[in-house]
Amino acid sequence: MSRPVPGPPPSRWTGRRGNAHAYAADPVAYTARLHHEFGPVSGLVHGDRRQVFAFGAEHNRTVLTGGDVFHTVLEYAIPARIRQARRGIGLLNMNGPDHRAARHTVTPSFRPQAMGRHAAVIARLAAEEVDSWVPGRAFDLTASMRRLTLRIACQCFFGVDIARDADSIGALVQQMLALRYFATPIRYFPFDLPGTPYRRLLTVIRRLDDALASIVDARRSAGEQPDLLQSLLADRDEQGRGLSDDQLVGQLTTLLVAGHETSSSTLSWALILLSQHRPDLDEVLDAAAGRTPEEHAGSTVLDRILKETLRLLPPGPNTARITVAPTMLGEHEIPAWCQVVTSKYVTHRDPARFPEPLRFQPERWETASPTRYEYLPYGAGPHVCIGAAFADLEMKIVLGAILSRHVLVPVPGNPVSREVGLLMSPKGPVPVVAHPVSAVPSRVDRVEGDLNEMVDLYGDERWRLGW
Ligand code: HEM
Repeated sequence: MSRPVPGPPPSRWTGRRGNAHAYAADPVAYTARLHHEFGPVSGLVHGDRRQVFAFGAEHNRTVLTGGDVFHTVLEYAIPARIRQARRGIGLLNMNGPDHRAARHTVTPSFRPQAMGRHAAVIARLAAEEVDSWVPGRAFDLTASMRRLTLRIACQCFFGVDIARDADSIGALVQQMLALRYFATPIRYFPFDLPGTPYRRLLTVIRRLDDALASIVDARRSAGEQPDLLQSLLADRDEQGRGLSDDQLVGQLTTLLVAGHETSSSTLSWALILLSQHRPDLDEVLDAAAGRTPEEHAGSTVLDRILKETLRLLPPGPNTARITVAPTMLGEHEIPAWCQVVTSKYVTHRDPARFPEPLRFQPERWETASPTRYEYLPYGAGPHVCIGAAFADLEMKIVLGAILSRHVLVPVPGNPVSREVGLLMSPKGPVPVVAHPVSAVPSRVDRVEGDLNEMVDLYGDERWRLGW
């Protein structure tokens, strides 16, 4: 016997759309509120089974591993005209056998054995970025980390140095993430007219596709290089056909978006969190001093910092799927074509698994051993992050490169808050000043902003989205 799905009432004036709008405006706050008020399963609206939120490890397992029933949303949610405008689609837009086949092609480039050759490139590009900072002069941390991770991704995956174009390609990715496919004006006013967000999204998609197509063009005519793009170029199906340029561009766009914004946000958050936790910072400075990139990659201290950052501030706080057949979630019957949202943000704050869940405590990772559904910054199931080993290597080498030379301190008076679109990142700009490790300031100002809603930085009692 199915129980009705609990949830908040429809918005007073705008009904269900009002709730959808509130969710889109701040997915983290809305999701946390649903969890706090309605428990493990909640509707966007009371009794509504078109969009349901399922919290906790068991639901994560059901939804994320049940690929036959729970499909990725992107395949269905992208408006048809945007789909046609795009040259091709990537792994996150695919399901079933097509997804398995495409993933099979990409996987070898991401096996841990294939990672070793990237360490030197990552270290070189990180050193160049750090060299560009002038000690004592403020710069935007989020822009710097984005530029660096974008250059790393393009060099390691596609064999091209986009030093000159990093900012323009990065800006296109940012604009695409900001103008989400699901944003209300795009969903409800999908007309290609001057000045509309829909037109802006189409323009950004075309420009980004063109930028990537020119990379593919350049590489088709250049010699072979042992990288991801080469394995995609060489891929053949049973009839001996290779991927078309459009299919290649589709895969590359996903790899680029999934593969640089995630690590750049995590690096920015980690550096901000460290600036506010002096004992952890001192431990990292000790661990990083005078080490090689390979030693940074193997550092357990850096490992714990990143794990704790990804626990508190996962770049993908929510993961949605769409049911393609009726199913059950606990005691609730869920119809076909229901959007089911799982939340890492909520799961990672379970006090039974992570005591004092809102505190940044890297040392908890000396003993914590959550299951793969209790701690899942890289997801789980068929769409689990293909770049996890790469991201881990990249982030440790970059953090090591930075913290062996500088400590970054946020400039007072600039709130640190979240920006949540498809991904969650610090809302830019985040001005920081680099201090040489030999002259770390003895006192650092507290940061303001809604980071304080998500993390208990200073051990003070206050309402934090339900915790
Ligand atoms: C901090 C770094 C990263 C985090 C937290 C992260 C997180 C995730 C998560 C949660 C998913 C699953 C999404 C879903 O289930 O809908 C995912 C998928 C994916 N990630 Fe990552 N990611 C990171 C870095 C990277 C990097 C460096 C790459 C490099 C290419 C990458 C490429 C991908 C791709 C292609 C997918 C789609 C896989 C598929 O659909 O089969 N990610 N990532």
